[in-house]
Amino acid sequence: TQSTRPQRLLAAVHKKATRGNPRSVVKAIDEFCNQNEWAMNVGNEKGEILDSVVSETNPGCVLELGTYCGYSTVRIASLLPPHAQLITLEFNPDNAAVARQVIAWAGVAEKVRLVEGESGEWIPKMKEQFGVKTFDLVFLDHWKNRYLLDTKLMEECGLLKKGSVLLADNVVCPGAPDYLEYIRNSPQYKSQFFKSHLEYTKAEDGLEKSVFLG
Ligand SMILES: O=C(NC/C=C/[C@H]1O[C@@H](n2cnc(C(F)(F)F)c2)[C@H](O)[C@@H]1O)c1cc([N+](=O)[O-])cc(O)c1O
Ligand SMILES: [Mg+2]
Repeated sequence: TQSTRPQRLLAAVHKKATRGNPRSVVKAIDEFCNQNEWAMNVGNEKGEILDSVVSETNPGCVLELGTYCGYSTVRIASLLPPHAQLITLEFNPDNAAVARQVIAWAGVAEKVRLVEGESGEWIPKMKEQFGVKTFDLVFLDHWKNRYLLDTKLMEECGLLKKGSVLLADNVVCPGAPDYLEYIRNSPQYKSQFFKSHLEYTKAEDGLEKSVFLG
């Protein structure tokens, strides 16, 4: 039977990356996507911006919306301080199965909680199910037409506190216009655009960093 792209990406990780070395996993995926098959990982150029935001935020509790194959999950987890936790939501069980193995191979599994399901169901359960108080950092990289809905849901569920950082991928390509319009015009956020390029291409893209003002 035919393999899927995530399965071929995982095979490249097993073949090229060193078990327990998160940077080698990131490098193996980027090489696979540059040389073999494009895939919708945040990539290295935007990934370095993600790394800098994670490092400066020094978060104790992180939410990622959209695990996909676990590329950004591994980037974030490898930069977390001890005892910090990353909860990552993935809707597609096949993608989740690949991501679990990428995360395990990178050796960051103890910092990561991969939850299978949809944001509308799980965001309201974060406090009761995982003992989350608020998120210090949220990385939005799931369906672009859900960014705004889920941001409002996180506000309503009291999951953001003064200083919480939202970092959204793809605000240019494919774009999240309703999210951008809301977040840039809301008095409750201070936003900053980081111009970059769509992963593994020359197309324009960028990340939007927004700090919740409470
Ligand atoms: O569509 C893109 N990303 C969509 C990403 C979608 C991924 O997020 C999961 N998800 C859905 N809901 C949840 C949650 F969290 F709600 F449970 C998680 C989906 O199952 C999928 O694995 C995309 C597209 C391009 N591109 O160039 O077309 C480039 C990119 O960087 C992209 O991220
Ligand atoms: Mg993306």
